[in-house]
Amino acid sequence: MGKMQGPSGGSHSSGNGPHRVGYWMSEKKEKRINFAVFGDLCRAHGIELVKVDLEKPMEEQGPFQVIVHKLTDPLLEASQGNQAARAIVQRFEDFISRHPETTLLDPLHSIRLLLNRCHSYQMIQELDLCQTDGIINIPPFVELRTTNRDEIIRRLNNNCITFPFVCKNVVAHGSNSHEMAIIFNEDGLVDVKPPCVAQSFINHNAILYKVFVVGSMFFIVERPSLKNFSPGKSDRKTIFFNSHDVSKAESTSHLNEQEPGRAGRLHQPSRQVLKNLVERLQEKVSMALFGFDVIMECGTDRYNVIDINAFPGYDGVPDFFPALLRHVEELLDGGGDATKKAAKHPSNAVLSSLPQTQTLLKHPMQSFPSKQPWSTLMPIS
Ligand SMILES: Nc1ncnc2c1ncn2[C@@H]1O[C@H](COP(=O)(O)OP(=O)(O)OP(=O)(O)O)[C@@H](O)[C@H]1O
Ligand SMILES: O=P(O)(O)O[C@H]1[C@H](OP(=O)(O)O)[C@@H](OP(=O)(O)O)[C@@H](O)[C@@H](O)[C@@H]1OP(=O)(O)O
Ligand SMILES: [Mg+2]
Ligand SMILES: [Mg+2]
Repeated sequence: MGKMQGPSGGSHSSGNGPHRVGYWMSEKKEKRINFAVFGDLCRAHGIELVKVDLEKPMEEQGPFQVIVHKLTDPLLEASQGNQAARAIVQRFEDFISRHPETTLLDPLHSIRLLLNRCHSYQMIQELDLCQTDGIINIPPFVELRTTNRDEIIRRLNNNCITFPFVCKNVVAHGSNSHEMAIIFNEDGLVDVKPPCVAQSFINHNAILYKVFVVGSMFFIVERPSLKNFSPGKSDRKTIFFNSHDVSKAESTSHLNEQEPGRAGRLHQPSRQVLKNLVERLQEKVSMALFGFDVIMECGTDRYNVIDINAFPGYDGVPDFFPALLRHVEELLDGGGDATKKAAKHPSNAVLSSLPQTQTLLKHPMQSFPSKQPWSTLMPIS
């Protein structure tokens, strides 16, 4: 594995010049996670980080040993028939097939597995985690492709979906995918906007655990979440919400406020159980950069997985960039096999062993954990 060195050391310079790592993500994301800091860190380690221009031939821009990307939007648009997006995706695919020495973080076929919420839930269900871990669960869900009330009721009943349920766009990524509704009774079925997924609402005392994976490392970050609702049908009106208003670190929506006497932590998730889940998921999706959301169900010992995201925000992970660099260096040193290795042997790497450089301490993410009482960072050890 490549040795981690301080900002002045470059462990990856070679006779042929520095290693080149390409990247692409939207400008919005690039700014939000302050990716320029990662560029500085790479440079300090003898790695040149270059933004890929999606409009230009890839050959002109290479060579790349690794490409880090979030191409969820072009992949989605391409799947919906957008010709420009198709051309972009095709360019990437052609480049990778002509350059098998380039590792794509992550492979496009893996990302495609996570674009549709139903497919993601099915995939996790197929891991048959119930047998191995007993307590990992996907709340009952069903895809709805109709506005016909009788047909909706039939599908809900056949799939054991109970009121209240959350209605989510079937598309899992992109700005339109985060608008949701909580439906409490049959009258609320007019608010079903197909194609969507209906998923039984699970009471969890308004606490969500985000598990963020970076190669062979993972982190658990506590976040606010939706408050409890009385189980079963009620005469409440449908509640519409945007997921980014309720489960970001800084969320303070009225939907996060538990009734007095009901607030408080349930049993905390076990690191070992989540580690097993990370291993199983990584084996299945062959990805290095992904995250998933877990809620602990009131009154049971069940862990409910409600969401899985490609290249999430990693907000609350103070050492994300050193961890990403470490993974990239493993790929550079291991001939592109490190993601597979990570999938087989997720280590219990403790991030505090990574160097804390001056540059990293300036990263805005560093200030996050101290701002919010619930954002305890729990590196798995
Ligand atoms: N089945 C459920 N039971 C209870 N609460 C839920 C359920 N599903 C989702 N939620 C709540 O709704 C929020 C948004 O759901 P979800 O994570 O599926 O959306 P998302 O838009 O994909 O989120 P992200 O921003 O993490 O990608 C969750 O953070 C949680 O608070
Ligand atoms: O920044 P991006 O555009 O990638 O937004 C992602 C967002 O990160 P943010 O923290 O930057 O908002 C993620 O939040 P966390 O799970 O990490 O909380 C999650 O919502 C992804 O589903 C989003 O990806 P999208 O669905 O939009 O593709
Ligand atoms: Mg989520
Ligand atoms: Mg999501």
